[in-house]
Amino acid sequence: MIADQTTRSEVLDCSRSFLVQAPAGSGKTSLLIQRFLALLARVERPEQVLAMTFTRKAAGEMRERIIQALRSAAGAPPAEAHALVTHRLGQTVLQRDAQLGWRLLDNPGRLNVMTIDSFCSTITRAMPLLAQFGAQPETIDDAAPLYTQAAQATLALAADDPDLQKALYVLLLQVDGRRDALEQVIAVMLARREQWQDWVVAGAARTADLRLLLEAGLSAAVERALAPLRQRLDGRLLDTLVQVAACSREQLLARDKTCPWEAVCTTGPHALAYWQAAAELLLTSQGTWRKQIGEAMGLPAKSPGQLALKALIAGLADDPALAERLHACRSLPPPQLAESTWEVLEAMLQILRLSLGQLWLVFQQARQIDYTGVALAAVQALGTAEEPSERLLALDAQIQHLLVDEFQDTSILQGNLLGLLTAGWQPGDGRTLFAVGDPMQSIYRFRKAELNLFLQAWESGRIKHVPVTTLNLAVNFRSECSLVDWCNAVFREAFPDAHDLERGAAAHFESEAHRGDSHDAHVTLHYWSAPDPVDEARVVAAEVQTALAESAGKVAILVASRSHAQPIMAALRDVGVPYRAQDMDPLLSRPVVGDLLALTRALLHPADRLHMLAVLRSPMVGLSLADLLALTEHESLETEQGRPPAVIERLLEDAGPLSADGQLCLQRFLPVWRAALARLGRSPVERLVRSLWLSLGGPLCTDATGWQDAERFFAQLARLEGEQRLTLENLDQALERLYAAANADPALRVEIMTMHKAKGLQFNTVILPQLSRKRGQDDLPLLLLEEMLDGSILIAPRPARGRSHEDDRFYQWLLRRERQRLHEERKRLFYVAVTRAERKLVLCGVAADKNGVPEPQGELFKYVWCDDLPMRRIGHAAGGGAMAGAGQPQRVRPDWQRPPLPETLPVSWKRAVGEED
Ligand SMILES: Nc1ncnc2c1ncn2[C@@H]1O[C@H](COP(=O)(O)OP(=O)(O)OP(=O)(O)O)[C@@H](O)[C@H]1O
Repeated sequence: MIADQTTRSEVLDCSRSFLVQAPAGSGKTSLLIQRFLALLARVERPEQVLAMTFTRKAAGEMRERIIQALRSAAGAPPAEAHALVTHRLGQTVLQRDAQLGWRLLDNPGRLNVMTIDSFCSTITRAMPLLAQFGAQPETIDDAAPLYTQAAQATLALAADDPDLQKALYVLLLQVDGRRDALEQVIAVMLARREQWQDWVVAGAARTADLRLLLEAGLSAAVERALAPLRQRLDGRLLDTLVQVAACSREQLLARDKTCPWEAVCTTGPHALAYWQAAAELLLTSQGTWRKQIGEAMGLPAKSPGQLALKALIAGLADDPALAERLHACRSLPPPQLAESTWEVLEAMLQILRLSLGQLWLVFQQARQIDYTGVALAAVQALGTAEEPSERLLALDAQIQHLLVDEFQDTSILQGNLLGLLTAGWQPGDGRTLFAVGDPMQSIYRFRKAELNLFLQAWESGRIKHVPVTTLNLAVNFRSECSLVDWCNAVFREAFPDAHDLERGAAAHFESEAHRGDSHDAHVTLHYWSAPDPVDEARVVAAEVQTALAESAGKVAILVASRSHAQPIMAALRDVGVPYRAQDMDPLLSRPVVGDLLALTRALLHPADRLHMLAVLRSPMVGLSLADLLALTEHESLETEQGRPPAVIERLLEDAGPLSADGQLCLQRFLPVWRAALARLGRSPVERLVRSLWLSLGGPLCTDATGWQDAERFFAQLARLEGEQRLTLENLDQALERLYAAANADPALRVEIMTMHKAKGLQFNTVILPQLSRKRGQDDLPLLLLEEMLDGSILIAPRPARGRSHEDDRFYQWLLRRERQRLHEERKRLFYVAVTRAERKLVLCGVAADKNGVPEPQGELFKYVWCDDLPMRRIGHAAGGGAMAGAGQPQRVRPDWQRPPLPETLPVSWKRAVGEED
């Protein structure tokens, strides 16, 4: 029997609500499916069970697996115990289905499995708020250009508004007068508006109220930071502390010296000053427990005060965590905002409030909206727990059981949505909530995932107001035994023993292996004495070849940042190993997109000499460099005679100085080009460029992946044209954020992706390069914002240069908190990456030579450094391997004539040429 089988069976109790913490590889999806089936077998209508996931892929997979379970339930029972449970649950559902006439297999749409985003869309459909758009707006993943537009529009409003100009003046002082920097801050804040919108709008009537609200939030946060100190230092110890401080104070005052820990004697333990003074008394400036207690502290040798303080510290010395907390309280900010801080905040809030309206106008104009907009509208449409809307009442009547996958990635807004959906639930009414997730895999802070929602629910045994039984799974079905043991050892060190909400840190939970070992070397370390990405890529390519030869499984190379993948892709091409790299190559780096961009630029601006030359040189026209040179020399002569410097003019008139091949090229090119120019302004640009590219033989110069890249390019052209925003600048901006299509061959066994993309996947071998690489230090953001679980927010502007340290405290404190959270998340991302491996893990990093002993560099590499592992020290390679380039593009022959288009080309492409020619 599986070690945690009792827990897995308990989860199928449909009368209770659960929060399940399930580490990597513990089979969360199977568990969720079993619970879904168990619930289906009890309800009157299948729609009464609602399962929410975060990604479309997860929702699709879950729905597919439920349908599969129902289909298999009609067949013979499987032998494996776990599959047998699913089989039996499926059979019970089929009986219910027959009894109540659901016909689920014919109507799988009745299975209520969806992403939280699509659930919000179903709520907002046809609601009056979004009805202002006319038709339902398109929900888009990347609304960054719209945020920028709204930010620009907001700042433009200041031209006619003296009040706004004042606010703008205050803010521009903060950013050294850089308007673009201010625009960027507003755009970033619009992307996160769910965190501040309600708060700013609610306080709109009286801005002074906002200050009070902010200070109340800050006080509460300071209180929360002090609470563990009060808990750990009980009343008896506090009394000793006060006595010691009083003793010392007397001595110091007698010697006409001020007492730095005066506050311990004069304020109560509820004041921040008390704890900051206590820290001075008990700790060194580095934050360790004091060892030397001398006269300078006002406590002579062997005096009762010194003896009492020594005894007090001796009693605490085995608690480094307490010292850490006490040390941290030294930098807590006072709970009142400095005037200079408030002046900037007030101006910022005024601008942000206006930017909300501008964003709405931009959305309406584009007929597009972001997911945040949909979620905010959905929450608004539901009303409140006290005053529920019709829609919420209808949902309340419908939903009997809620299941939430990946609960650790829920945002506060999504948490509020859950709160509303369960607001009407009463104890004993038979409704249940089931949430499953893994706090050690919470990696989406940049998408506003709030790990503390999970941690708080875990500690309080409640999700919003629904009481839940907390359970944790331990068995890992994915990885072989030695790998699981290794992970336990590494992450026992890296993660704390208990959840820590203040630091946003998830505790370590041990896993238990279900699989045995099939070989010896599960984890291999490669290290270099200094960073050498090119040589490392060569070693990674060799490891990939070994892994492919050793087993039939898949290999994944997981990188922390896209730039780390470039040398590895080159090394794999060098050794001829095909791979799939998802979202790695920027679309603009693809030759086919470069050619299409040149075509578009030259077409839209016939005087754009540079891009016209790029088109002529591109493989679809194929002019040689010598011809190109002859042409430009000839052209400059003409230019001197006062003719317009448009290359196209020159080509039309005289191709004399060109070679015979060059002339053939131009004879083929010119009629097509002239025809396109003639239609400029009458046909859509997208159609003109597509037709030009096809007629010049563009598809012959690339492969099927290149065709997909071209299609992405055309889609952007068409979109911008449809929105009437087609400018070269907007086109560049749109393309900058896109990635080239990945090789779609399902037989490929090597994948390169970011660690984030690997979440939820598993591979036979996992290779992690550049583990010692430090993250670049981020710029200091102009505005720091932290959303709290109690509904308050903390928001601090970056102090302008030359401001006092006191004004700075609030900002510096928030910055430290943010960095601490990101630091914790980076460790969790590493946990996600290593736990993708089923059988083998290869880790690469730097271990600098310190007196002949290798010393691992970078925090992650230090965690994994272990003398017991097989290690290969790779010398610093002389010169390193050459970076391989992409193969030369195929050129179109000079005398080429367009043949019938290949059958496999998309129909729209054939139509483009057929219609136009
Ligand atoms: N009860 C079970 N018995 C045996 N194998 C199982 C069981 N449940 C799941 N598995 C297998 O274990 C592996 C991991 O399962 P799954 O991917 O669902 O885990 P997970 O908890 O979602 O992992 P992660 O959070 O790391 O993505 C899969 O190969 C799955 O088929």
